[in-house]
Amino acid sequence: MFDNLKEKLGSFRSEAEDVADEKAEAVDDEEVEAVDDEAAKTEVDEAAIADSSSAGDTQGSVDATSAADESSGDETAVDGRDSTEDDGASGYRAGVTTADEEASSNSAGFGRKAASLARGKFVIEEADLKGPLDQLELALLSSDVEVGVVDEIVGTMREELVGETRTFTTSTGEVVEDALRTAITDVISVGQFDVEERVAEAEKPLVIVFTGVNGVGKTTSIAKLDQWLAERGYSTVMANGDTYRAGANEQIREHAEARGTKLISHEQGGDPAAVLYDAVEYAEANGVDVVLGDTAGRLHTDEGLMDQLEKIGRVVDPDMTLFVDEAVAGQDAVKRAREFDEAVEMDGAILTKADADSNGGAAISIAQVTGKPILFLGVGQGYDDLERFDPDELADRLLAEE
Ligand SMILES: Nc1nc2c(ncn2[C@@H]2O[C@H](COP(=O)(O)OP(=O)(O)OP(=O)(O)O)[C@@H](O)[C@H]2O)c(=O)[nH]1
Repeated sequence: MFDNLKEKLGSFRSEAEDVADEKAEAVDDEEVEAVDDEAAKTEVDEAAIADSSSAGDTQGSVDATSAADESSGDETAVDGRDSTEDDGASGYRAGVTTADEEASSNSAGFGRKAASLARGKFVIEEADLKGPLDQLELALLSSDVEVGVVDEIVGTMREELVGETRTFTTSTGEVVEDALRTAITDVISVGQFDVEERVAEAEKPLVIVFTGVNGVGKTTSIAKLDQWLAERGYSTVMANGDTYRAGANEQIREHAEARGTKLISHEQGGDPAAVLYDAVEYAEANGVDVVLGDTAGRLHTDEGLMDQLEKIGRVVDPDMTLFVDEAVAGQDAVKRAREFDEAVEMDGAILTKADADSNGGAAISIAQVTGKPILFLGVGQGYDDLERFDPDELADRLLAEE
């Protein structure tokens, strides 16, 4: 699932990490020089103290005592600066307070360690990242991510990485990974809600209507959701609101029988709103928790069919309208999601055939473009091939090292 995208994100990461590493090393070297200077200075000071103390004059002894006090009492003595002074180098000074580090305070090794691990502050300029960010932009576009969403992700990456970075002690690899995780999670988690909680809290029967174009997996998704709900203890009834297509009744009946779920259907050519109405009445009369209403596959431009959908809305006032489309349709799925949402407001989406999609563009784009979340991913033809869409999990998956 989404393998191409994952691979492209991996290439971007290594390029961006290389840039960050180069910058970090450059700053490291400056830090080492600065720390070495300080260390050399301290060495000279201490030598001077030792000299004056061995000279045996009273004043020299006093000086030596106060210097010794200072070096044991003031942990910042190694760089001779006030420990309370906050000039951005406090991380460095915190790093020199341990006994081990004090012991090696005269060595360049100490300086490098303190500077790179504790201070770890460097600046990446926009120009440094131009190459990697251009590469990221292309990678996302070629993975069918919608252009506005690409801008959003690249913009977040720029914000996270360019300029003076936060002081951190993690590796540059982690910094780039964190930025990418933030950028991706920001766009895919738009509008997310806990669908299980929503079902639990809803007044019953809860009516869910499924819309979308032909053949994308609406009916299969209804059967999958039927199972998902049953596993959580909810009773269901299916309703075939696709009175348009010949064979639609047989198709959904097969699923209903396989699932052992009651199906309400009318003759082909009947009024879909009437089918849904009957299903809601059945649910009310029989204490059924959820009505799952199929509808005919349609384009948002099919006026007659869109009117039907609007009538279903008026007659049964669904609690949830779910837009179903296939991940493999990429940008087309994103465009249709936007158009359907404008025509009949949807509450969320189910993205089917994610198992067959290596690009991931629709999965990344739909929430940001519509403001409505992807709630489930269809990941196969079996009834249990339905995954709750979890933005954090998807980001983890996309960023996982092989
Ligand atoms: N690989 C894979 N195939 C799926 C998935 N979901 C549905 N399918 C397959 O897609 C095909 C079409 O699914 P349907 O459920 O009939 O699609 P539909 O949208 O109801 O189609 P119409 O009723 O013609 O509008 C079937 O062969 C399903 O098995 C999925 O998540 N992964």
